[in-house]
Amino acid sequence: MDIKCLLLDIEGTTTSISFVKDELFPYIRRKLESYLESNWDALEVQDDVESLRKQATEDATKMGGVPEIASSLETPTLIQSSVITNVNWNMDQDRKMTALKQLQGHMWREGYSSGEIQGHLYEDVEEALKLWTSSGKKVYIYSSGSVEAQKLLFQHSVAGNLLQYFSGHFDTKIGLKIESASYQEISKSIAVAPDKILFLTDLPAEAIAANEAGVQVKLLVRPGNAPLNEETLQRFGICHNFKEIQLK
Ligand SMILES: CSCCC(=O)C(=O)COP(=O)(O)O
Ligand SMILES: [Mg+2]
Repeated sequence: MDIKCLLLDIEGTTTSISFVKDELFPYIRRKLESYLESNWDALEVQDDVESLRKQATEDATKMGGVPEIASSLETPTLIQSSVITNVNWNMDQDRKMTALKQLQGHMWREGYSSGEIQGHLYEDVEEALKLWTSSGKKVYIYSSGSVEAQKLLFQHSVAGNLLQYFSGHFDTKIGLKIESASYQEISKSIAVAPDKILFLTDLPAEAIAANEAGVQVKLLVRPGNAPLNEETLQRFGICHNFKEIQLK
């Protein structure tokens, strides 16, 4: 494959889905109440709550059942309780919204630095990052997890701090991963033509969006990933690990 850079998804690609679902997300549910209580006056927390509030108000015009966040004029206890209901509801739907992902990234900071969480990476990831970067390829991350959450995962990973291998990080601030415009924006931002980018992901909807933007794609079949249907298998190449990826 003649490519200049790699664009990597995280969950289901570099990292197991079970790490995200069984460790990262439960951490948020477990700690949210005490995190809000202890950090309530921090500007970062107030910004996160405001972003969630705006998102909830916007969502309420488009769909039913979205738990709204109490007005900033209410008591902290009441607002915090509405934030907990809202965050749990959004996590139940596994929504990839920026406001939720920002808050999660801020909360995981403490979990990673205390050692309570360590970022999972498949065994082949570190070796591939070394090989690709030493042969002149640039490697970028594009994940629905916030840029801060991405950096924490690779900084505190089971293979140590791997941040040095990345030339940049993208999250949903550039657009959703299921929209082809996001890949065009990334291509512009890194000044690499779409057909010289190889995007690795586990999700067909992301593969289709990237492909529509002219980006090359391979789908990862990792343990625990959702099975791929025949149409997807016909359309995209698959690989089981990064060692199978041959680059020129
Ligand atoms: C890297 S942050 C933790 C994972 C996460 O919240 C997420 O949404 C991962 O989505 P991806 O786009 O990497 O599949
Ligand atoms: Mg993924």
